[in-house]
Order: sequence, then structure tokens, then C-alpha cells
Amino acid sequence: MGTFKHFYHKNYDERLSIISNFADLNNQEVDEFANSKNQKNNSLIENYITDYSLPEGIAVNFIINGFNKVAPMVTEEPSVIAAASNGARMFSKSDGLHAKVISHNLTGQIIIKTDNYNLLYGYVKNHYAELLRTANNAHKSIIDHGGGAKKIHVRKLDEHYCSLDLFVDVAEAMGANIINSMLEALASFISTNHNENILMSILSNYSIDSLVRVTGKVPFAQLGKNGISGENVAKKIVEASHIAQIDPYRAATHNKGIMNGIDAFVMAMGNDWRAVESGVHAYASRNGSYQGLSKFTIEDGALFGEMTIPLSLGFVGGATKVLPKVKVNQKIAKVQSKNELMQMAAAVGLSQNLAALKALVTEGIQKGHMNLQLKSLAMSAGANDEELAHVVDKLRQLANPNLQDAQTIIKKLRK
Ligand SMILES: CC(C)(COP(=O)([O-])OP(=O)([O-])OC[C@H]1O[C@@H](n2cnc3c(N)ncnc32)[C@H](O)[C@@H]1OP(=O)([O-])[O-])[C@@H](O)C(=O)NCCC(=O)NCCSC(=O)C[C@@](C)(O)CC(=O)[O-]
Ligand SMILES: NC(=O)C1=CN([C@@H]2O[C@H](COP(=O)(O)OP(=O)(O)OC[C@H]3O[C@@H](n4cnc5c(N)ncnc54)[C@H](OP(=O)(O)O)[C@@H]3O)[C@@H](O)[C@H]2O)C=CC1
Repeated sequence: MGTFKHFYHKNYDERLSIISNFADLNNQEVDEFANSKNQKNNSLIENYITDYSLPEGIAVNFIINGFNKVAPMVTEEPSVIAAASNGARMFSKSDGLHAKVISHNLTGQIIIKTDNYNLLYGYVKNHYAELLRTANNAHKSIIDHGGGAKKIHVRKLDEHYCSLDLFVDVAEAMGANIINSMLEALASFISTNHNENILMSILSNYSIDSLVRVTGKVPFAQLGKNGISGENVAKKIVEASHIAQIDPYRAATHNKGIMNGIDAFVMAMGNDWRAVESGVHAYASRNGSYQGLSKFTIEDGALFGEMTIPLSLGFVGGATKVLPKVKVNQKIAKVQSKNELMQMAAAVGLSQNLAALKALVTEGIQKGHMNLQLKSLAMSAGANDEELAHVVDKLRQLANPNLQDAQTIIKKLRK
């Protein structure tokens, strides 16, 4: 692949030209990329070619820990923001959502090749304070930020490997870079002073020491739909959440619904959604089989929802400092700390889940979702701004509208 040798050494125009020749792009396609370029982002990632933008909307109706809130969300999926607002509205008819951060330490691992767990365990036990100090010295300013290394565990992985787990309060940051520097320094210290054979050092995205719990109640009166009483809808939601506990097929979709909200909020807040996703799904599997993250029960004559999830988020650092919209989104969401960020992400997730479950056990997902999906169907068929409303209107009158229907409607309109 000689064409791409030292591709990253080329300037922007050269790169675009190489890609354009490689993929045989026409002028319009090249302009689509070139017109969205942003000089700042040219330095943010490697081999930059364009800004790929996604829509941002604001989910409304949240009451979180007694405060009225709105949630900026970045998503390409129609009906997600409507559903989050819908779920939040239902919770707001009692006293809203209650969210509490249980812990916010980041976990890191040093993988050590050793057949002698006891020896390693003894070393760590006898040098505990020194090891914590070594970790902290590798990123001294974390202490000024109110954090620091908190504890160390040694875990036997199998006959030949151990994991030395370091738990760090990374203060207001997501902390991947902070903890990775600490781990590498600690690994080097242990290798030198205890002659251990280190395989690698890296944070763990299984963020079991960074948990947030959210709960909320919905009065039955908010739940009635399609001739089904509120109490019966509540009972069906409880059953639906039970199915997500006993069947991984359903659990994956149940959790996808939760992540519809969390990912969109996490993206708006400039955070690493891959880290959040991997942590959440690892946590969903913690009991040996993959399960739903939320549970709904009936308590005191109302539907009660609860969810505890790991969220490794940062209020500072990472992309929060380089993407200009993040600061505005933090202001819109009225979040001023990592704890508030975690609380809101969890509240958005549970609201999203409630709305989806209610739709599923009443009218089905297609009615509400497809209603809002019609716009994107019309757009993908080529409807322009002036035609959009008319095409959506016509599509709504059809039983199962598809792309061909949308194209036919547009064709007729243009005659
Ligand atoms: C779509 C709705 C909200 C309609 O819901 P509805 O009952 O027809 O709406 P409503 O007219 O009673 O409105 C209720 C509230 O919803 C919001 N709302 C209502 N319409 C809009 C709109 N156009 N734009 C913005 N917000 C809207 C709005 O907050 C409104 O309150 P109001 O402001 O009127 O006091 C409902 O059917 C719903 O929540 N459906 C769930 C949709 C969903 O979950 N979509 C995600 C994609 S499907 C998926 O990926 C996940 C899934 C489903 O597989 C997960 C799982 O299986 O568990
Ligand atoms: N597996 C994973 O999830 C991995 C993720 N990443 C990436 O790492 C990035 C996140 O790492 P992170 O270390 O947070 O990012 P940064 O290094 O960008 O930010 C953290 C820095 O912010 C500064 N800071 C200022 N105020 C505070 C405060 N109150 N509390 C804490 N720190 C503060 C600190 O610098 P100072 O002490 O100098 O003031 C700190 O080192 C993300 O971009 C993520 O995608 C990277 C590797 C792996």
C-alpha cells in the first residue's frame, strides 16, 4: 500500500486528494468533506479528513434530586429524545428521580506473570503505604485536586498470572491518563524492587468502583394507554423488566434502550462513550449471565424503577476541554461536577428505559418510534425541506410505509 506510506505526513489538501483518487470521489463528494473541515480538529485526531456531525437535541422534563433539569443529547436516532422526555415526564409526576453516586474511584491493573501469589500478596501487604505513595508521586497534582491512590488489591487470575488492582480517586477527571501514568510508575517500581515480571499496566473499564444509583416512582395514573389501566401497564412493565433478568436476548435489547439515552448524553458531554459502554455491559454480566441493568417493581401503589450502573465520566479533561460545545452543554444541563454528571446520565438512562418499556407493553414500539422515523425515511428518499411535511403526512396514512413508498410520493409531488 505505497499510496498510504507516511499518509500522516501529508498536509490536509494532499490527504484529501489521495483519498479522492483512491475512492474515485466526484467534486460534490470532495466538497462535502472539504466544506466541513475544521482546522482545530486537524490536530485532535490522526489523518483528519472532515468533521462528521451528528444532531444534538434537548430532552426535557427531568426532576433530579429535586432540581428541574434538561439533558443535551447527541444522537442520530429519531424518537430517542422524545422518549427520554416522555420517561422523565412520567417520573416527574411523583417527586422525580433520585440519583446518588456510591463511589467514583477508577480501577487500574498491573498484570504480573508469577506462579507465587502468596509472595506477591505478602510484598504488597508489607509495602502498602510505600506503593500507594509511589503511585501518587507519579501524578502529584491529583492530590491537589482532592484525589489520589486509595487502595491496592492482589487478585490471582490463574496459576501463572496475578492482577495488582489499583483504585484511584481521579477527582473531576475521567482519569484514564492519570491512572495509566500511576500504573506504569508503580509497575516499574515493583519490577525493580521485587523483581516481578510485568506483562502490562492499564486502567480497567470494568468500573465497579464508580457506581451511581438512580430511582424513581411513577403514579399509576401516568401509565394508562390504549385502554389498558395504569396499574396493568405498571404490572406489565414489571414483567418486562423481569424478562430482562432471565433472558440475555431480551437483556441486550433492554440495555440498548437504556444506552440510547446514556450514550447520547455522554457524547454531548464530550466523554468517552466506548469506556462507558464496555463498563456497563461488563457490569450487566457480573452475575455470570448477561442481565438487564434496571428493575421495575410495584411499591406503595406506584411503579418503582431502580438502576445501579458504573459510569466512568469526566467533568474536566479528555475531549471536554477541546470540543467547544461541551462547556455550553454542561451549562445547559446545569452540571458542575463529575458526581452531577453521573447522576444525570443515570437518570436519563432510566427515563429512556421506562418510555421504551411502556411503549413495548402497550401500543408496541413501532407506533411512536415510526411516527418520528418517518421524517428520516422521507429524507433518505430525497425529500427536500419544502417537501418534507407533505411526504411525512402521506407516509403516515400508510400501514407500513417504506422507502419505495416515500420515493413514489416524492415523484408524484414533483410532477
Ligand atoms: C415517541 C413517544 C414519546 C410518543 O409518546 P406519546 O405517548 O404518543 O406522546 P404524548 O403525546 O403523550 O407525549 C408525552 C411526552 O413525550 C414527549 N414527546 C412526545 N412526542 C414528542 C416529539 N415529537 N418530540 C419531542 N418530544 C415528544 C414530550 O415530552 C411529551 O410530553 P409533553 O411535552 O407533551 O408534556 C413514545 O411512544 C415513546 O416514548 N416511545 C418509545 C420510543 C423509544 O424508545 N425509542 C427509541 C428507539 S427504539 C430502541 O432503540 C430501544 C428499544 C425499544 O428496543 C429498547 C427496548 O426494547 O427496551
Ligand atoms: N481504556 C480507556 O478507557 C482509555 C481512555 N483514554 C482516554 O483518556 C481520556 C481521559 O483521561 P483523563 O486522565 O481524564 O484526561 P486528561 O489527561 O485530558 O485530563 C486529566 C487532567 O485534568 C487536569 N485536571 C484539572 N482539574 C482537575 C480536577 N479537578 N480533577 C482531576 N483532574 C483535573 C489534571 O491535570 P493537572 O494534574 O496537570 O492539573 C488531570 O491530569 C479520554 O480522552 C479517554 O478517551 C485513554 C486511554 C485508555
